[in-house]
Amino acid sequence: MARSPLTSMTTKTSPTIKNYHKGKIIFHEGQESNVAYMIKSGSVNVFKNIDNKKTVLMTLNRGDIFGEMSLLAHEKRSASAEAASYCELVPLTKEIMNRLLEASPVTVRKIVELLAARVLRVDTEAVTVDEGGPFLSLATILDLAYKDYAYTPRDKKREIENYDMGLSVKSFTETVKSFAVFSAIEIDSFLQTIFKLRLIDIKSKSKCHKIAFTEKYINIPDCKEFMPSLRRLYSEVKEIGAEVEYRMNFMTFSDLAVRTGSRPEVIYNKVMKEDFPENLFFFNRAKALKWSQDKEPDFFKKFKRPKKALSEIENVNDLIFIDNPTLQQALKSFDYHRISILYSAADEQNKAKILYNINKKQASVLQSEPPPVRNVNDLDVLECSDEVIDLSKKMKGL
Ligand SMILES: Nc1ncnc2c1ncn2[C@@H]1O[C@@H]2COP(=O)(O)O[C@H]2[C@H]1O
Repeated sequence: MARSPLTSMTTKTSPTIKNYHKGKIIFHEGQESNVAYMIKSGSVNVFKNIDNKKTVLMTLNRGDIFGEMSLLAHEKRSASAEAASYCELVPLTKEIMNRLLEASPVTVRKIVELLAARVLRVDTEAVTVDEGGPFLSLATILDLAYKDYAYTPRDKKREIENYDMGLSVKSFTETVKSFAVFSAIEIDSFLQTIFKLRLIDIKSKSKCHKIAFTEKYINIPDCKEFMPSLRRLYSEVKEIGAEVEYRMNFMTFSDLAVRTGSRPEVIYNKVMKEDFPENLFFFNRAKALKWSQDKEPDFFKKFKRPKKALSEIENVNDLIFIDNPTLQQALKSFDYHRISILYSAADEQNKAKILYNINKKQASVLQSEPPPVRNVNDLDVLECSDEVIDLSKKMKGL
């Protein structure tokens, strides 16, 4: 979702801010449009009436933009919007949008990402209906990512490492992970399959001679025909689909947690502690479920952490091993924003530990307005946890 880099520019140049009370309609699907909006405060539901039932497509919050699709595509409103709570909206006229797009490559990128994500959602939903499943979802993402790569402006190409080699598999994998819940092995399996079908080329480049580490790059020889060919192949040669779906039958941590009545962090910890057999590492769906059925119900409810020494701790869920006075001292230099980053990535035990070691006011805000859950690999989380761990170690003379 496009976020606040626009804030300063729009508040300077936009017409008056519009207010809507909860439940008020902002616009209806099918209406003509001449304005998009950025949410200054509150939240907005984008919805469609499907079979006479209101279906909310997405709830948008402060900093999000909506109503841009019809404006950019010169179409009618693709969905309706209503205030999900009292909200203040900054109208973005066509003129402002154009000025923003010209002035800020970052904004252009954000809006393209936002459009891609929305188109993708719609496409994925359509795909689910005709049973394309994960295979066609991944193909759609690759199609979008490759077009984004292929249409990179000339001056930007120079900034992309090895641009001429093709779309980096690493960057594609990161894009997919940010959109959807596919694991690296599923993505790899998908790429191998379409490579064998000669729908893509994969080039390799050794990054470092000493370490056998190879960067791979995707090239789609016929970009226009890529999706139509895939769809044709998928429906005509059912065996290919069947094989792909079979190979993609993996579960994520969250999936397995739901199926076993556990929590993702417990599953994660069990894997790390090697409570899981290695051959289930990527959770082949059938095998993992069969294996989990033999376990005592309690097995998935708790995880006993082996105690770690201060010198061994390494991530946000190791904060539990730092003694309270040290952690309290270390967190004193953290502002609320960084504490909330740590808190959002911590598991329950570590959340309690953080709350105990920050001031009461911060703790009560964190509890009453919990920040959105973050991925433990999130760079911000890594940065913050590294800092608090380093500070704690320094205080202990390590
Ligand atoms: N699937 C979707 N997910 C999230 N937002 C959407 C989706 N479809 C449409 N929108 C937003 O809802 C708006 C409806 O009006 P527009 O078509 O102008 O622009 C649209 C987008 O901003």
